[in-house]
Amino acid sequence: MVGVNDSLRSEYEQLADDVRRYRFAYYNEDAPLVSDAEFDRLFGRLEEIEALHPELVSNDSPTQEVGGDVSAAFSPVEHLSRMYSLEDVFSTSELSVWLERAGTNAATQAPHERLRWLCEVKIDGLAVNLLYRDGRLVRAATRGDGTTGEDVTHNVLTIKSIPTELAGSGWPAEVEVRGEIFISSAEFAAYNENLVAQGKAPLANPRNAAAGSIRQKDPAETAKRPLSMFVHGIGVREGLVAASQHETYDLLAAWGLPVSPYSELLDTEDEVLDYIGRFGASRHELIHEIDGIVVKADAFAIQRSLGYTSRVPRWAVAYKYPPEEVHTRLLDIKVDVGRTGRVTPYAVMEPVFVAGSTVSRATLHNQDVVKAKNVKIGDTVILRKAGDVIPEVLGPVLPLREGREDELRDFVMPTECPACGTGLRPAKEGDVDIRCPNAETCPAQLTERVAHLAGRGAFDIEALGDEAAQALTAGPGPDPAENDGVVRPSGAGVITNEAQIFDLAEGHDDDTLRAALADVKVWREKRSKGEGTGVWELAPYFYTKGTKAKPSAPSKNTLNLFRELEKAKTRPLWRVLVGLSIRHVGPTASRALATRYGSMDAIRAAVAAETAREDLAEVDGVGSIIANALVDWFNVDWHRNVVDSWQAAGVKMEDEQDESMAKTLESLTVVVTGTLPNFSRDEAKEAIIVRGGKASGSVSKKTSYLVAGEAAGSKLDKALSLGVPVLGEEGFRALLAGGPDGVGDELLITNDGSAE
Ligand SMILES: NC(=O)c1ccc[n+]([C@@H]2O[C@H](COP(=O)([O-])OP(=O)(O)OC[C@H]3O[C@@H](n4cnc5c(N)ncnc54)[C@H](O)[C@@H]3O)[C@@H](O)[C@H]2O)c1
Repeated sequence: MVGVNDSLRSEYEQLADDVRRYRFAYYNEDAPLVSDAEFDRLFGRLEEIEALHPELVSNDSPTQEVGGDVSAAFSPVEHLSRMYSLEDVFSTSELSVWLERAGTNAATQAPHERLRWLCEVKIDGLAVNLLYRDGRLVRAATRGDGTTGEDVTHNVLTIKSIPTELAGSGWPAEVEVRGEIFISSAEFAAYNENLVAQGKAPLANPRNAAAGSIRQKDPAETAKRPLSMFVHGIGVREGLVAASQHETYDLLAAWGLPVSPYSELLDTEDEVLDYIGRFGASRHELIHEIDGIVVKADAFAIQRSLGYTSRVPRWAVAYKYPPEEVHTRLLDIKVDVGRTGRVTPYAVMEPVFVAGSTVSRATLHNQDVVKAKNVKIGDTVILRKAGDVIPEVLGPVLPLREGREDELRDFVMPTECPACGTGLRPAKEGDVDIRCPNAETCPAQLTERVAHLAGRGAFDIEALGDEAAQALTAGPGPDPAENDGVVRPSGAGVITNEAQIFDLAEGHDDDTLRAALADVKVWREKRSKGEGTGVWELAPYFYTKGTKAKPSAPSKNTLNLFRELEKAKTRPLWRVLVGLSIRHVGPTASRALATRYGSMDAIRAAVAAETAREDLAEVDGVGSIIANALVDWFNVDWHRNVVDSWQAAGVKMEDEQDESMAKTLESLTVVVTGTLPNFSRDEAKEAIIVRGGKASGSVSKKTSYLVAGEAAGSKLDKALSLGVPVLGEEGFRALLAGGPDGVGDELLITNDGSAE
């Protein structure tokens, strides 16, 4: 064997020290210094070195111990039987190797037993051991080092879901039950919301919150925390009328103990992999957070024959999902100016990979949230991507501030707009949000409004995306932090107000504005030869580069833009209204206004009337907030000028009354989900509304039909379980044309996903 050289030995010793230190912070202080993923990486490296050099392994190596000590704050308690950790695997291929090895060993050591896998979710909580004597809960202890734990009986007694007396009969005179204490996702969200409302920093994650709650010195404190428990094991098995793990769970449930609803008994590796896939996809819909799944050989006979190492059972394994919570450095806090002038602080972070993508920025909402989260520029922060795809900074890793205080800076909200220099202020006294009041000429707001009017919910101009909007206006370029440090200059300012936007359209007589684009050169993301070399090429967005420095002809993008602007002039009235960026006036209110008034002239007349605020508030789907917003908006000169200019440029501002459109969907509520081949989501909604139906976003018993396209998810499951009729595109067309009578049974989609 190759001997251990000095540098490997010192790497090994350093690693072992780090792992011990991180374990102490995690188990004893409930305040991790590194993310779980980083911890797992270090631990993996330690195991790797030990596998190559077994002579390094000593009894006090972290790989030989169940992590965790006993804090002096609690009395030590000897467990009657040892509590173990679990061996981890981090990929399905590693898992396959593990299953195969365990399967082969089981076949040789317990040849007459049937090998079945009990799959469970791995609850991200705190392991606790409950001791029942004569059916009474007499002691509760943390796992500690596996042999000795901390006595937390008084705290555990405050948890309602843990029975103080066992129900039924047949329990041994003395029995240890193991499980996980956790805070459910719903309770955690509510608890944090409450903390934020009180101006306190929210708790970082449910696992540490649960662990911290159980390790409180005062049980009255623990009682305030919404703790729950699921049990997943039993200490001594003698005298039990169960021969397997799953039978044990039935027994535990019969004794009144809370057992996880997610366990499944499976036979093949494929079924196990399918379980991992299913629970990976729905992990945020479960009662609690999970960090993986646990696969256990079900039969006790097999468990006995496979045995234990000093740290883990050889009959179970934990598959860990990729991390969704990581640590990174907060490099800066900057502010963004939005469409309505709202100034929002956001975190600029060292790019880090989390839950499937690299993240370098996250919104911090407003200055109060920055304060409540207690983050300072320069901090190491915990970043998470939960439930949805939006990254969120949870808070700083406080212990890592020690000795670095001088390098940290508090965030100071600017008093002037970073885009136009206007003094910032709240829209009204007492508002947390502050705004740039210079709506008319602030370039940042103009850029956002142009991008918005071109958006799918408004004029739907595909060629006018964020980048083109920024190029046309003089808005600031995208943040360098997002683009490998490539700094882009701000846009050219060809248009200074959205009133001019349709003067760019193909059919517009005067082409001064179109010609002005010839001078626009914008940095455009385009890698030159050699992908990944980090070389970015300067290319004009609007004009193709000629052989010389002079641009030759409009680029394809530009011609597309002119053409699409021309087409956009004929959109229905509600889209024009959305495009005006009137506060609170989104697609729903716009549709209501268009249906009630039919033309922009009629809306302007209504807004100008003396009783406008009351009249408009009466319109179905409008209400007083929107009525006031409309009247206020039309009172501003430059706003009216936008409408006049669009009208002069040929934007159609009235809807034809199509009397021939039969109201086939009167009194029906239809939900559309997934992707349909020939309808965008908006087109489908519009088709429903113009036929007198209601387009809703969520499925309930009252839903008349669900229209399900490709990749329809939970709404489809819900509709099928509620017995709501489900249609594909063909069925939807039939429904639009002839109402419910037009939908034959053959068009209904059934449980197996096919039309009958
Ligand atoms: N961030 C840090 O600094 C740090 C430090 C130490 C440990 N950790 C984290 O903790 C892990 C190691 O901790 P560990 O030794 O407790 O191992 P573990 O958390 O990977 O697995 C063992 C534990 O899983 C629990 N568990 C949850 N659901 C279970 C189920 N259905 N069946 C059986 N057991 C279940 C049990 O309590 C068991 O003790 C690391 O992988 C890391 O993610 C993090």
